[in-house]
Amino acid sequence: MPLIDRLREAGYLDSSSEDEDPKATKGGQKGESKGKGKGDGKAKSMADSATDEALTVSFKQSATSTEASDDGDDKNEDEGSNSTGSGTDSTNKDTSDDAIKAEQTESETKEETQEAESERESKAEETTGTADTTPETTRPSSPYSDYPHYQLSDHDDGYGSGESDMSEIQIRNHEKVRRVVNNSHGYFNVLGRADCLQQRSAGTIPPPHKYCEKVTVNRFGQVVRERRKKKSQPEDESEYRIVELTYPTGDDNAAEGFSIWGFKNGIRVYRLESEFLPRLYAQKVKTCVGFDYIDISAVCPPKVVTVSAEESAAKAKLLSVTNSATETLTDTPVDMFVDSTATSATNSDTPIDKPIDISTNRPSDNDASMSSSLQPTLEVNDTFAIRPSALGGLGCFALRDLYRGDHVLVERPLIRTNLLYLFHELECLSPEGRAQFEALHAWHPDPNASRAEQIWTANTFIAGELEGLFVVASRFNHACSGSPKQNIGYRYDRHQNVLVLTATARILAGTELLISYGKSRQMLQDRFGFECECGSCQMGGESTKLLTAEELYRRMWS
Ligand SMILES: C[S@@+](CC[C@H](N)C(=O)[O-])C[C@H]1O[C@@H](n2cnc3c(N)ncnc32)[C@H](O)[C@@H]1O
Repeated sequence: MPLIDRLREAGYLDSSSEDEDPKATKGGQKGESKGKGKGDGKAKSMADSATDEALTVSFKQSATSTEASDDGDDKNEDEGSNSTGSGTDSTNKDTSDDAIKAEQTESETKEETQEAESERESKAEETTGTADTTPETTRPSSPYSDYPHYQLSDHDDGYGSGESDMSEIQIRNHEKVRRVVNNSHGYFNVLGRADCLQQRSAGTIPPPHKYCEKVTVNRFGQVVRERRKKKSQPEDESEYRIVELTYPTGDDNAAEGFSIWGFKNGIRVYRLESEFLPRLYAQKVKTCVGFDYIDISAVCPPKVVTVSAEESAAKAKLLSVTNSATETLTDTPVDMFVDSTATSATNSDTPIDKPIDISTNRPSDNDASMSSSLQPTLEVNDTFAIRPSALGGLGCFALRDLYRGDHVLVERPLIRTNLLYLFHELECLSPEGRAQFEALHAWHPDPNASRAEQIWTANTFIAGELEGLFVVASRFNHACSGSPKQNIGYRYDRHQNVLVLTATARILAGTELLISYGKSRQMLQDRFGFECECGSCQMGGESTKLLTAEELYRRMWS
């Protein structure tokens, strides 16, 4: 039997519910135009694509646990939870008591049949042990991998493909729960169930209602209250909620978002799931909704923007950066590219006025000395390679002759924040991002500092009013400004949110590329734990007092 029919039979899809439940159809503000009329088709496409039994089972599992929830969102449910029978409107008693009863009986019978069937099915699932058979490898990565993970859809419609990437599954009208599979990962992660259990046992979360109630107007114009006993009451059922958000962005495509909230480690987590939502709106939601933590990893996965060759060529036409001999760093906005076209400049004083190209050649591909953990990091160019340095750890080395004004690296931050929000930001990182972070050099003047703080302190650059962690730029070692060894300058471009590293002198292939972290030997010692021996740095000056990363950096680069 096709999945769609099985879902319907089991009561997980209710075609009448959209009309009856204004809240549930609210998403139709947008979803209707996109999804209406395709609701069935979408479900069908799910059914069609559901060749894998595990998909069906895990969906059911999700639906079962979801539908059992009573999160208090539904006023109707709450109101009716204490009544003992159907609450027919008393003013119209004489006309249609019988009809109402008949309807109710019919509805209850139907409900019971569905419940019985569904129970049978879930028992069968338990017995056969299929409920958790979704192979781990097929599951998309998630920062919440410690929580149950339900794969709802295995078809990959890709990002932003309009209608096709949105599936709506309404799970029982009286539950008013909507599931929107609207991210490229196609996963649904139920948050915080274990924590909810804990909180409930601690008495901080009210127990779920045993009944829910649906209020409708029947064909005689009477208000009918249908009270239903909830199907099953698994203990961990209710403390998450799927909601939808609509943002008045003025841009239709960006105006919709879907999210889930729940608890994680006792913290209310609001997980935004729409790819359409920019980070800005996530922040707005955070402010408006007042949640403790907004998980935006599904919305804004940290990623490096790679410009395609065509895009690059088009941009190169529009954008040409001119660097004068005296001004090595330009204010011209830059894109995420690396300049690899400077091959024939004759000396460092030659003004550079050339189009910017992008190179996607990674030195790491050919460079055996490069740590394998670095290879997948970023779109590194053919200008330099990261290798072990005589100064300590790794460093960046010119792969070819460079000229003053050459852009060596343009990089977006993996994280841009301040210490206060560092840990939240870390939680938002993808596993790959987290691995990139963890691979960085770590040092902190306070031996009790966490590793995250050590990494943050040892690597961040000032990025506007915040600090930014740039995975590749972090590998550049230091030479004091004024020292002949310092050959790279940098600036943060706040418009593009990129750090731009530029050659400040003629650099021969093989030379280590060095930026200046500051000029005080004491500060370098306090802040980075190394003694600079360049000879150009100043001896005394800075206090040895432990400063925050922000304070330290402010002193260094303000
Ligand atoms: C931002 S990291 C630079 C990359 C680092 N070498 C690595 O392996 O990732 C800063 C650290 O590099 C080392 N370092 C950078 N410049 C140095 C220098 N001139 N002399 C000695 N150590 C240096 C210090 O350990 C410093 O804390």
